[in-house]
Amino acid sequence: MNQPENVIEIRNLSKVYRDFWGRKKVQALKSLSLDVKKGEIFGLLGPNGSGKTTTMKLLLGLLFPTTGDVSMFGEPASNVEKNEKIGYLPEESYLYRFLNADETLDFYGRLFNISSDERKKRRDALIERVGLQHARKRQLKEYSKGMTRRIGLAQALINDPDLVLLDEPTSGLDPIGTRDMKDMILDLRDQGKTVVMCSHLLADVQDVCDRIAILYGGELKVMGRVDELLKSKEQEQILTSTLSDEALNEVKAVLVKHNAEFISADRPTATLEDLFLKTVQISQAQPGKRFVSADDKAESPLDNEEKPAT
Ligand SMILES: Nc1ncnc2c1ncn2[C@@H]1O[C@H](COP(=O)(O)OP(=O)(O)OP(=O)(O)O)[C@@H](O)[C@H]1O
Repeated sequence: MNQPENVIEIRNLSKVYRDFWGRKKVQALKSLSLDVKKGEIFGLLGPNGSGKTTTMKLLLGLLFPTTGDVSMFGEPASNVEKNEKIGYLPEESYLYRFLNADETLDFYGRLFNISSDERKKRRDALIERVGLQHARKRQLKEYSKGMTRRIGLAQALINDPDLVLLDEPTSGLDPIGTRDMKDMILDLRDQGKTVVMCSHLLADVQDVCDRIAILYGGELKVMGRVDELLKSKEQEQILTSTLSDEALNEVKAVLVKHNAEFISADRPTATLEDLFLKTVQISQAQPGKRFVSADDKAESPLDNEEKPAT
């Protein structure tokens, strides 16, 4: 089977912020290498100050790397033409507060030189998709945080981008808004688009992301498929409809016959939050330790988990 092509390739990327005199202030990224494949939802995680926004800005060409290379769609990230294929939802909205939703999308559509008919078509479809039909004529200054996130996403999609960069897409949203946003992100993947998202809301990341990277102090600490990283490798989980005591006893007998130990009928699973916190804990205790492999078969920090006392 053909491997999906890489939309983003980051190689040995470092970024040093310097002060006015050119003196080194902060090393925000240290030799970061990662790929994002076409059609996947990739999550970039890490504690505050770990380098996520710096990575996003380097992808957008808003910053230049100190060393290393970023290529997107096979072109250097410094090539501004590639931005026509990218949609970006920043963490803070930079939209014009005195425009309404229709005017906002029309304005951004013009910036991309989209024809009048096509602008109208895309505007109507996006406003419906993000659920703002009822508020399309209201100025954005009257919008709630959730409505602002929705129009922000519509704006990021007006150029029908192949790659969508989302900074904290679900922050500040209520549970319904969060679910809608997650569904919209999953829809983007269904349409064949590639999504890279930064978020501190780990349950949301776990729900939608195919692969993740965890940064700590500007270094890549964990990378791999979410399901692989969180999966227990020593235990099996079988989900069934409710079993009678008799059926459960029969199942236990079958397990004994196959030299398997019956552990529990309702075993808890790890969460991405467990993985994240464990990564931070290990990164503090063992700065050189990494769990990164190119073939997605990385050992997970959770494999080091001490077994709970029984
Ligand atoms: N313009 C700048 N000048 C100097 N240092 C900066 C600048 N921007 C970011 N930094 C520093 O670089 C490091 C990485 O910051 P960055 O904003 O990329 O982290 P982050 O992971 O996005 O954090 P958060 O989760 O808080 O948004 C931090 O130590 C930050 O203080």
